[in-house]
Amino acid sequence: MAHYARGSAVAVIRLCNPPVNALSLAVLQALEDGLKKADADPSVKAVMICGENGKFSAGADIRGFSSPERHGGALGPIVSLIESSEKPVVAAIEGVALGGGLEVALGCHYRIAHMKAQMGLPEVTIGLLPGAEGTQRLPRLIGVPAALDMITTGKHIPATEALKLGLVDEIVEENTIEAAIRLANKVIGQPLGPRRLSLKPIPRLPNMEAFLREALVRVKQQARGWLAPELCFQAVRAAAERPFAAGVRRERELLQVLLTSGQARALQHAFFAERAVRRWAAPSGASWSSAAPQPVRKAAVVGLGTMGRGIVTSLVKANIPLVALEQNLEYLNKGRKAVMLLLEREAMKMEGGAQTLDFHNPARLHFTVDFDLLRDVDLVIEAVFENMALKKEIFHKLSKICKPGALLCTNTSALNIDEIASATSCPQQVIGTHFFSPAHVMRLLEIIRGRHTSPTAIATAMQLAKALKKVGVVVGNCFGFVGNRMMFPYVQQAVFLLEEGSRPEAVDQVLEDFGFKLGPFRMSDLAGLDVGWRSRKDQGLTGPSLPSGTPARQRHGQRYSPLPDLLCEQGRFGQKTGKGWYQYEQAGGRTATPDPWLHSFLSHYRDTHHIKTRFIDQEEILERCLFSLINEGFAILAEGIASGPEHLDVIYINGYGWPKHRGGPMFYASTVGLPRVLAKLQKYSEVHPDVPGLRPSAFLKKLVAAGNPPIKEWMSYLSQQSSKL
Ligand SMILES: CCCCCCC[C@H](O)CC(=O)SCCNC(=O)CCNC(=O)[C@H](O)C(C)(C)COP(=O)([O-])OP(=O)([O-])OC[C@H]1O[C@@H](n2cnc3c(N)ncnc32)[C@H](O)[C@@H]1OP(=O)([O-])[O-]
Repeated sequence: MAHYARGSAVAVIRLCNPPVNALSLAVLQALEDGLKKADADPSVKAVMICGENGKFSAGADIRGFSSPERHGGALGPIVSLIESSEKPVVAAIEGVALGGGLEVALGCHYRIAHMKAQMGLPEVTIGLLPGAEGTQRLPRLIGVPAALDMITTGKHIPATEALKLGLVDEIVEENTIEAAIRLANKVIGQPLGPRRLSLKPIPRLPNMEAFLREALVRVKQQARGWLAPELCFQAVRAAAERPFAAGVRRERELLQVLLTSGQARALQHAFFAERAVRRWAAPSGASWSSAAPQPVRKAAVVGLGTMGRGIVTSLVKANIPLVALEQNLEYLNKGRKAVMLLLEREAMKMEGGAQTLDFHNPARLHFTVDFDLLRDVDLVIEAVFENMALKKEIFHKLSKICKPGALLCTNTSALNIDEIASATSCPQQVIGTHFFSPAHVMRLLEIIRGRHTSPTAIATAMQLAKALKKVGVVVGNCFGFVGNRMMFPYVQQAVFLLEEGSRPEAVDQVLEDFGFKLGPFRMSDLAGLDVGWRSRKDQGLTGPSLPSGTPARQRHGQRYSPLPDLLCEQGRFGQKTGKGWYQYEQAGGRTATPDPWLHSFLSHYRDTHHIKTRFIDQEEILERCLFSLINEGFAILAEGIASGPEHLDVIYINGYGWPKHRGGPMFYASTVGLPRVLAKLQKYSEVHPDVPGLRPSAFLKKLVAAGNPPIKEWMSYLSQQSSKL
């Protein structure tokens, strides 16, 4: 709704739709009514538009885009109505003015914002474009380059930057509403023509044509199959090249393309999925709504290897006082140097720099080898080497030293949380926090609850994720948890495809064309092939503990490829050694080039094992890799390791480079259609009966038998008892 009130000469229209004043049909109707009332009332000389509860508006109601009447369409005419008003209209921007919210403000003749307000046109991030004439008004106000940047990236900008760009007329530290009313009174009677953005000419650039050409190349490069940035670009180009009305027509045409592209639905699914995972639930009945987090006033990180350094950086950025611990002075000094370098770089990116981060102050960040300094911390994150015996030793020590109630987190990508917790006297305080490398950059935090983990511990870990500006996803305890467990069959298929005749660059190309930032082989080279090798040796799948006489390409009666082990035996660990599935310019190099050595090695390998090579087409590469990953996802859901498909989607988008415009693996499966996924898995499984990853999960079969229900209904087909969360 929007509340209309008349003060002296200024009528106030307050957008009201908690929590973010989204522009639903009812709000738009009330806004229109308010404008008409103000227009008809001769005692009203000016209008001020603001939002309830300190927020202007977060834009059109995203939920409405999937409804048949798509109310967002009503917004453009209302923005025009505001602009054409004969009485000055002032926008008072507090909190956020995003998307359609900012478009409403652009229709106003004056904009005044609070210092702390944020503005942006984030439609691109949900697969759309600012379709209420925003692509036409913004470039007229702030120029094509700045508008293009805002519209194609969707970034939010602070009020201070908005002022510099000319997006707002004034910013205030105190009461924005009062300041806006003052401004409205002041401008009564002044000519409105120059304030109507649709009448303004586009600020010219000396080299507009060349600028647009280069900008398009940049936008396309960054989009990697994501349609909206390029269509946003086209809409802004229309503003630069056509009169306002023709530009608006073009904006509408382009919006229609996006609305029907499927990508908008996928991105909106991702938007709501990210919010849904905050509402975690455990089988005990505890949930986000009943469990309260403990405050974290001081934390500690144990281990300053690659992961520990990133985690320390992340905590310092979140302003959490911290003790960073290593086992000896040599490692401590090495770790400290690396952390300082990371923090210096982060500080340079921030306004206020090193002062904001304050990492030179030992009261904020203290490096030590003394475990005793962990006595008063509220939370410890252990980030040592992936070795069960070592982790158990550390947790035993922690449970003796730390104060009662301190949360003990382990950063592990696969190890059993319950076993680690068994080394302590407080298993209820032990929880897995799986960070992704680089930990100060990657948004995902997989939070693994063990059998005994308390609801308070989960709530605290989720709160920590929020403080670190990460997306926390609570999952159950199993080998590889959710992300890596789904990754195993995907990478396994990629390697099998090499055995059967493909090449790393062919497999990577298909998955990168699909939208992954890196295909499986480039990714393995980056992560280091030795990591998986060590884990396979620990599992007895390769190395000295493998019983003699084990067939080279079989383990426990299932197909196994020794290819990655053979590369490691040759010292090919990936980027770090300059050779892996690709070759690099040097050890630590980043540019992957196909390696003729590897090609002849593969031929030799196939000959040795009498494998008949065949041509493998792109469809088979894509389906075998993705459908085996998705299949594992269905098994994870059936076992109750994750509480819904959106959890898996959020994990893949934020931790594994899954293209967001495809909505996550489970959403993608729903768009392909579960009957097709099942049929393909059945087909591949018949050809490869010794590959369990291709055998369709019982849950997938159940959903197909139930008539391929929509993704929202999937979980209702599972019985409650199966939950291991
Ligand atoms: C024919 C069609 C014509 C189309 C014309 C185009 C018009 C226009 O250009 C299109 C738009 O405006 S597109 C819109 C462009 N705008 C955007 O893309 C902005 C999207 N929103 C955001 O970026 C963030 O929510 C904020 C930064 C606003 C707040 O962040 P925070 O403080 O961390 O809070 P939080 O947890 O994130 O949100 C709280 C609750 O509000 C919910 N909700 C939020 N916005 C919503 C919306 N627009 N709608 C509905 N709901 C929305 C959110 O789901 C959550 O609900 P839950 O049930 O509690 O889970």
